[in-house]
Amino acid sequence: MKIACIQLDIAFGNPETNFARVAEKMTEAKENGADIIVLPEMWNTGYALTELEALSDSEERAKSFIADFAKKNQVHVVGGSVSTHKNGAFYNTMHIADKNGEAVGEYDKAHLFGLMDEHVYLEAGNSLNLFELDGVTCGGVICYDIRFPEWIRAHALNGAKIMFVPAEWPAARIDHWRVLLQARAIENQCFVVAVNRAGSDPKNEFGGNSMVIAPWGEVRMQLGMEETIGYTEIDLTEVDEVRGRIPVFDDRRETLYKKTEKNL
Ligand SMILES: NC(=O)CCC(=O)C(=O)O
Repeated sequence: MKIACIQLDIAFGNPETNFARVAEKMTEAKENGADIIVLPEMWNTGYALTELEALSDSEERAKSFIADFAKKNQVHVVGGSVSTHKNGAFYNTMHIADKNGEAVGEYDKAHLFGLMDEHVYLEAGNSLNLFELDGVTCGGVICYDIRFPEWIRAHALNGAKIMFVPAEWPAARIDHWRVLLQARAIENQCFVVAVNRAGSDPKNEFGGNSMVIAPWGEVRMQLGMEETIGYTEIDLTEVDEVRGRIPVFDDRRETLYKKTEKNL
């Protein structure tokens, strides 16, 4: 499986430019042999949160755009996330289409990031994000979600062998990004494919450093800060091999992990 990570420099508050640039970059990734294309977080608008009424995706444009591209090019697309307007609220939403153009997943970011005002403008989602690509169970979470190990664990316990993580993670905390992603891969014995954006917006400089990490924790791909596309091949048999080597999932003691008055 060849994975293409599109580390895009997102145009702030400019969906037209961003749709055109994503189309161009996905075409390049397909021409370079990608089986799965992964986009960053909020790629349609960036964090133009005060302009969501006018700019966010209210008619599933991104969902159709991703599915159409996937079908036409016979490639799976993990569509990062876009700002959406649905059911009377705004969300940070991931769309996933398989290579037949089927919409196989839709996820609203579950943990809203206060430092970037998400809690002021967005509603949180409440559901896991599990989907299948070529018969492989995958999971997808968004950016700040990686600070909640139990959330990624919930996906792994439900069979995820690859976790996709689109992000807009600032350069100021890029050390946290690298360490958290590597920990999530090691503790869940799964591949982590994390795609951050490049460039800056009025409030933040973003850190790039998109990464692909193997189930044993090795960093198989790591980009710099600039806009680019990174490619890696992954072999899913590594997941079972690592899970066999140290049987973390069998050794869990679920009953010990609940907070109780007595143990405080
Ligand atoms: N877009 C985000 O969720 C950013 C999360 C972040 O920067 C963090 O430190 O966590």
